[in-house]
Amino acid sequence: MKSLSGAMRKTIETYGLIAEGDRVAVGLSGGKDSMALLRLLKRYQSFSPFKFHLEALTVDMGFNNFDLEAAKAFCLELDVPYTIIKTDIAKVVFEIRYEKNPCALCANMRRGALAQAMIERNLNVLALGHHADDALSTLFLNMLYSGKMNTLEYKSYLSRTNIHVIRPFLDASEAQIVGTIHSENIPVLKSPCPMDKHTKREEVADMLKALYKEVPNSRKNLLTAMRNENQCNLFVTKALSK
Ligand SMILES: Nc1ncnc2c1ncn2[C@@H]1O[C@H](COP(=O)(O)OP(=O)(O)OP(=O)(O)O)[C@@H](O)[C@H]1O
Repeated sequence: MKSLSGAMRKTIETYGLIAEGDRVAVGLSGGKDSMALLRLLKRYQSFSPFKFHLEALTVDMGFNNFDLEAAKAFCLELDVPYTIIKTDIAKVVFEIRYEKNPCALCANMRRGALAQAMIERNLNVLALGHHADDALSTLFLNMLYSGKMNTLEYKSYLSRTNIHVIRPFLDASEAQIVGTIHSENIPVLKSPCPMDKHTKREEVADMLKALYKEVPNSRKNLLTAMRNENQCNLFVTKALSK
């Protein structure tokens, strides 16, 4: 199996995720994926074929028990500039709006806060820690709950803010990230969110894990299916009208 670092490098270079002169911000939640991404992007910066600037941004949602000391220390150790964006998103979501679907509003507000901070700091690329297992969960989440065949993209452009969102771990597995966290002793922060481990996304991820145990090679085949545009045969009604 390719190393996490090798998989990330191949994804960045195959899909042109970073270009010369880019000013890249890692969205640092403190979770395992974004902490590993920051470490590997910092290392990649030293041998990458193009020069780019790297920073880390954390949106502090305003939960009382969110301790960011380990993230601060990690950025200091890596010599990566670090900004914490203070917000009251938790209060808005849980105390003012009593949202039935708190994750959607929270993610929306978080994106807004990140974009604002990026504009202020003249950063043009936002790197997120999503991996291949997130892409599979997202695909099933969208199919099961929204009737859409849609998943995460390697690179997308937010025209209103002129920001490119990139996902350098999209060809890597969650297991590879967990392995790197352990082998490189990367700190991971505890999520302060009351929804942590209780989301629909987690439910779908658990369902997929059960399926992988039940059906041999199913994870590998689902990953192939997700990328296999030539073998995609859906009920496209436009074709019928010809
Ligand atoms: N509070 C935050 N501040 C900055 N970026 C964030 C924050 N929360 C999430 N992100 C970014 O969005 C990505 C996806 O978010 P998600 O909520 O799935 O991550 P997570 O499970 O909290 O943590 P991680 O993906 O880092 O393990 C993260 O990998 C990270 O890059």
